[in-house]
Order: sequence, then structure tokens, then C-alpha cells
Amino acid sequence: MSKYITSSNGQQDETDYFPEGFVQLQNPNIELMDQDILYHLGLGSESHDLIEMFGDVKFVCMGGTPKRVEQFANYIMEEIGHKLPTGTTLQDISRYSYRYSMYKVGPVLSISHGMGIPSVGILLNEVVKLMHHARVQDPIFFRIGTSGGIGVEGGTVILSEEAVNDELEPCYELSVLGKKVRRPAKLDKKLLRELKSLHHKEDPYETVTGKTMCTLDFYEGQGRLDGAFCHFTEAEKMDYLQSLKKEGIVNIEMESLAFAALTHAAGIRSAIVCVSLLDRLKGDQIHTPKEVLDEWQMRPQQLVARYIKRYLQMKGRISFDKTCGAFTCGGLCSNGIESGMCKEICQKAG
Ligand SMILES: O=P(O)(O)O[C@@H]1C[C@H](O)[C@@H](CO)O1
Ligand SMILES: O=c1cc[nH]c(=O)[nH]1
Repeated sequence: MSKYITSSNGQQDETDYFPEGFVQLQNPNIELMDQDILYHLGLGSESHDLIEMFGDVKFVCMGGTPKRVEQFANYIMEEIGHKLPTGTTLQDISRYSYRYSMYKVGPVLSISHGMGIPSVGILLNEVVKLMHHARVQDPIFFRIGTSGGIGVEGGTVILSEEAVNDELEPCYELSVLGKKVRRPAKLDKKLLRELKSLHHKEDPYETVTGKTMCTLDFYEGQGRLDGAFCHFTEAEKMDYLQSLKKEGIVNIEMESLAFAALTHAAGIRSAIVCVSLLDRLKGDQIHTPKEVLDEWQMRPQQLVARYIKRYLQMKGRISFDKTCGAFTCGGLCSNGIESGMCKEICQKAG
């Protein structure tokens, strides 16, 4: 797996490899500190044994609301057959931060990120540091979200090929010391292909791929006519949304840029799986009944759960082939599973 380093000008080079897959921080100050307080998670590098608590994490799954991530934690627990110690229940590890919710189910962390780039950006800073302090190796991050589709029916699952800003650039811009720093908002292409291959033809919905536009607002910022403020016409809105469609934008949401850019900057493979709540070419308001929305929100969770299950199953099926002296994945490779994924697991087992 390629890893990235960021040079002092903020540009990324795909030239270096971080040792052993540990998550590296691009901040020399952290190692010099006596302790690192992950304030918004309610954790600290001295107050908690982060290696003991989180060292076995492989997947970090994020979504906007505390309810969704609690639901995902319970769902993935069922799916992977994870058993909690007798007499215990799932606990929100970050409950005393009163900001984000975090649940751990074996190798899976399920964390809420709130709404918008600032909220997901703060969280990602602390989760990347958590991965580093806990010495987690090669984690994979997913955003499990909701979005507005562009020419895409409500209930459709959308896998993001890349995240773009409202100028359609795959670039996350942040002001640092009063100067704009731009970071590429890249998602992992192989992970995207693997997720796409996990759509079943029996699934009662479509799974599509395309570009995701990330905005700073839900109303005017997404061309809605139904906010408290609106100074454009229906015709202007439709022209704008049609122009997005022509550019290959399939959905709009509010976190993808920071999510893609910060995971990429940290050398972490990531993917964004959102459900469309409506087709924005047909309206602005979300009329769909709550029970239907709840069912739709399960769809990205199901796809990510399939990926996690398959990954863990493959891990359990690794064996050593004495004839060729290599690790093989129990015949799975010849059954159409991406060889890169097998290699990654095999190398670890080796
Ligand atoms: O993950 P969620 O469902 O929070 O993502 C989208 C983008 C905004 O955070 C929010 C707007 O309703 O939904
Ligand atoms: O239209 C939508 C729906 C969900 N989330 C968004 O950001 N926009």
C-alpha cells in the first residue's frame, strides 16, 4: 500500500513508506509533549492505556449522528459475531466529552462526526492521533453518510470517487496562520472498487459511483429554495444543479472534503458511502417517512459491514503453502477477490 508524506509546503509525495503501517503524525510537537489530551473524545495518552484500549482497531466508521453510529456498532456486532464480556453492554466511550459518540466492537470503531467540515475536521485530528498513540496498523476509514442525490433517486447508495469543493476542485482548503493551505481530497480507488463489488444484484436499490460535492451549508450552499434565505430563482437553481450533473457530480453532502483530505494526508485508506435522501433535481425538502429514511440509512452500513466481514473472513482463512513457500488465502484469490487485499493480509501474517 502506498503511503504519503507531506512536505513543508503542504504538497504530498507518494514516494515514501511509513514503517510497519503505523499511523504517523506530521507534527513533531506531539512527541515532545508529556501527554496528549484528546479533548473532544474524552481520552488522553496518559490518562488511558490507548494501546490496550484501541491497539486492535482495523476499521474506523464515521457518520453524522450519535444514533447512527450506535446502530452501526450494534449491527456490526451481530454481523461479525462479536461477543461482549458477560454482564457488559456497549458503552459510548466518549460520553463524557459531550461532543462525539464512540463505540468499539472488536476491531471496529464507530464514531459520530457531527455536521460539516469543522466538526469532522476536529474529530479526524483526534482520531488520527488516537490511531498513532494506540499503534494501530493500516486502519481503514469509512464515512457512512446521507446526502442529496443529483439525478439519483432517494434510497440509492453512492460511492464517492472523489470529493470536490463548490468550485469542483478535489481540494480541501484551510486557513493556517492566516494563509490558505490546500490539501488534495483523495479517496482510495482500490477500496472503492472492492466496495462496489460487494453490491448484490438482489439488493433492492442501486449502487452508483461518481463525484461528491462538499458544501459549507445545507440550504443556500446546496442551492435549496427552502432555507430562511434565498435570493435566486427556481430556474437558476435548476441550471446550477444540471451543470453539476454534467460535471459528474452524483451527490452533495458536507464532510467529504475534510474526510478525504485528512485521511489521505495521514496515509490512511478511506472511502465514503452515502445514501441519497432525495433527488435534488426533483425537489429540496425531505418528505420521505422516517421509517423509510431509517431503512435507507442502513444501506451504506450493510455495504461497509460486508467489506469488514469479508476482510475478517479472509484473515481467518490464511494458510501457508509449503510448496511455493508463500501465504495464500484459502483459494479466495482465485475466486475473484482483489489480489492486493490478499497480499496485504498475507504480508501481515508473514
Ligand atoms: O453523515 P450525515 O448524515 O450527517 O451527512 C449529511 C451532511 C450533513 O452533516 C447532514 C445534513 O443533513 O447530513
Ligand atoms: O440534501 C442533502 C441531504 C443530506 N445531506 C446533505 O448535505 N444534503
